[in-house]
Amino acid sequence: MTASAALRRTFAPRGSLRGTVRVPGDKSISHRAIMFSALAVGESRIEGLSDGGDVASTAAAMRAMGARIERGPDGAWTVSGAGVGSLLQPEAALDMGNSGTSTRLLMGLVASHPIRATFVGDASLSRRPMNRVAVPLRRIGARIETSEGGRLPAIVEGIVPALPQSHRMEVASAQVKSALLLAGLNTPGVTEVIEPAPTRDHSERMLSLFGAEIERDGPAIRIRGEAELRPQHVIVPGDPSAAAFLAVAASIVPGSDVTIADVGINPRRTGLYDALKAMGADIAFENPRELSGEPVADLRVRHAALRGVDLPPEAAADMIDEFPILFVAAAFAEGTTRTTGLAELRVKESDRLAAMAEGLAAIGVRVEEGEDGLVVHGSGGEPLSGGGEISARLDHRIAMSFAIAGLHARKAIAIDDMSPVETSFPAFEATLDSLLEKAAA
Ligand SMILES: O=C(O)C1=C[C@@H](OP(=O)(O)O)[C@@H](O)[C@H](O)C1
Ligand SMILES: C=C(OP(=O)(O)O)C(=O)O
Repeated sequence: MTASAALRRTFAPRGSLRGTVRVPGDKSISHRAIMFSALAVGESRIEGLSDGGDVASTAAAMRAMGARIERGPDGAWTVSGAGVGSLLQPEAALDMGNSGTSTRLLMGLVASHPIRATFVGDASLSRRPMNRVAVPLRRIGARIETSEGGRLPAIVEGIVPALPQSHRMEVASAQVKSALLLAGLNTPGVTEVIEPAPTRDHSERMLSLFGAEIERDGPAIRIRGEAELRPQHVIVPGDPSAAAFLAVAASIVPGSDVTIADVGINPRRTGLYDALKAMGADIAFENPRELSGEPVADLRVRHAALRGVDLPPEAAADMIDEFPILFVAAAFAEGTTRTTGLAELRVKESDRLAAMAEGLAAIGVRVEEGEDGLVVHGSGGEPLSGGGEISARLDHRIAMSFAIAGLHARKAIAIDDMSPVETSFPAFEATLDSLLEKAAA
């Protein structure tokens, strides 16, 4: 993938945030909507698909393996597939860009089809561990060659497995779980995956919507293979991981009152909101309802005084992508926030513990970096001293987190490169602008 030019930006206070906005469609659900539609026989319609680069990587890969995927004039997508087992061998390497979810889920899918695919990614993705999927997928009979240390580029040569497996996962990871369930889709018999701790269940919910036989039994999930998926009309809820940045912005900037409409509130995704509420945030889930098998609500967030909390390691899975912005909220709280059990944050788009510790220190926050967590001492609601230059490290969530910190700082915060934000929330700055302009009007 060709790296886009760095986009240096500065963020400074512009008053309070007010009004109602929407965020992009949930990224996790969007990946799955494209994949499962492409594996159903016939035409599915997807509304509210994420417009970020990560989901575009999934769509490009599924097209390269035979699916027809088109965006209509109304913004909805139509996806036509030829069924589980029908994937074609891609002619060129599959470029996964910056997206771990695309890579790991598609490695699982290719592993149980008689095709060969090469997976490549950008500099960030090429540093991330792939053995967590390569090792169990070799057990089903796939040949997988990774680069040194279990990294990309990787070649997956799949087969239709003869027998189903029971997989006991070593890391609590929805990507690993989903990769193994996807491999199970084209395996005769019942594949079982046992989770060490519950992780986001979007694959299970959506596979069931598409007509697969899938059930949960305690920590085990079982899927019957040789599944026939039926095309669906999927409505993707707004992404709670994108809404998180706006929710924290509204919580820390005095005078703010923001509503984020149509946000997914799957309990495996709302850990940040629970943590913020425990810190004293004013957050209401209004008008709760269900869309395509996923719970949704409008989130109303008003400024409130925050206090530090101790977050137990069990809290991690339900807010795994939200720690960068949680640390920003902690920087404005009264008192200290302590976190542990976050070793997984070191293998995301960047080492998020190191990136946040370094960046927070550069803008005047007292922070201690431990092996698997941070301790953040808050300002008690006072603006941060700010200044400094933040390195986004090719990580959208680091870039957006420090942009929000800049909205309540004495000196503007500079971020060396906002371009990674395109992967998940292309309209991030425009959305912030609209909330700040409404407040100024
Ligand atoms: O399954 C998914 O869609 C995701 C799972 C999580 O990764 P892990 O499975 O590595 O925890 C999360 O960090 C990622 O953004 C999306
Ligand atoms: C970790 C993330 O995504 P992925 O693993 O798909 O790159 C993220 O979006 O924060």
